[in-house]
Amino acid sequence: MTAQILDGKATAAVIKSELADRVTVLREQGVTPGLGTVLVGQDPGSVSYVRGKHRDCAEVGIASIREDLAEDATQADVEAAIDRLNADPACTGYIVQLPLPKGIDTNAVLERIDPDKDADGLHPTNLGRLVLRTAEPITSPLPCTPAGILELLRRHDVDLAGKDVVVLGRGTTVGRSIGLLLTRKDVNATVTLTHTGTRDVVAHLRAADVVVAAAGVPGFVRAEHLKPGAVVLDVGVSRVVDPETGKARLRGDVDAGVADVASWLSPNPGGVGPMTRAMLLANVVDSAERAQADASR
Ligand SMILES: Nc1nc2c(c(=O)[nH]1)N[C@@H](CN(C=O)c1ccc(C(=O)N[C@@H](CCC(=O)O)C(=O)O)cc1)CN2
Repeated sequence: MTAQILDGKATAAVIKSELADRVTVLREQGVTPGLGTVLVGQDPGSVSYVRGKHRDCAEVGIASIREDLAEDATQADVEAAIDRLNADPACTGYIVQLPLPKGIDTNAVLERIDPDKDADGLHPTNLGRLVLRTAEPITSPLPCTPAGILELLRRHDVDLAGKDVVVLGRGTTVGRSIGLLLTRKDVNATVTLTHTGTRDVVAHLRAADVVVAAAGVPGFVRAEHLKPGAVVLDVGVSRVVDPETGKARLRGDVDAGVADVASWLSPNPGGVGPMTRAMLLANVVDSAERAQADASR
């Protein structure tokens, strides 16, 4: 078996073009959505992700606002940047790039974001809405990577109803929230969240219909761990040094051999990453449309 590709790059391009049309309508109504970013320090990965977010904004007509802070920024500096974005009418939604440097209290920062401007869907109010609404439509922002995974599967007609999904990793941006989305009544998957304290991860993998690999361990998921025909989403990203060239390169959680046993596989790069970016834009456009609808009531 050779897995079919869950093409995040192509799917994100389609979504971006749909969003560009919606932004045109908003602009005709006098509303320009604006994405703000808070970047603390110069971690090369974070710098590049934030740059990508602003490039995406330009592509679809969303305005950009940047708060770039030094590596030695204090908690008060970060919170002041948040307060500026909360108060700025040009900023309709914003994100704080994670991870934050050591010494910054991430939860306190996330909780200070105005929930109506939370473009990452990581404010406790928005995560709480996801907890409470099992069947009702969700009109608040969803965490971008979980929403991107769901959208990627939907747009490739991969049905999750009744499927056993195993998630590797309990991080803030993926593992802790994806189960809330996949167990909603309109998806109806069964989700097991595994982590570094799980006794036998491989036993869980062997039973899974769908694997969401977000552990950040390069090549962790191998063909022999999987049920033939499993659907595999490679989310984890690690920087590894290539012993031949001595150069650092990005590597996902999924070994290349998995393509021989999986029915569907998201490549990394080119799978979930571009969908994460597209869902961020979707959150910004959704919230600008909601604000516009409220204003014209
Ligand atoms: N505030 C947030 N911080 C972080 C998030 C997040 O959703 N919100 N997720 C990740 C980083 N991230 C976005 O911020 C992100 C990671 C990867 C990609 C992506 O498109 N990757 C490409 C490959 C990139 C490359 O080659 O350098 C791909 O997968 O094709 C986009 C966004 C942690 N922090």
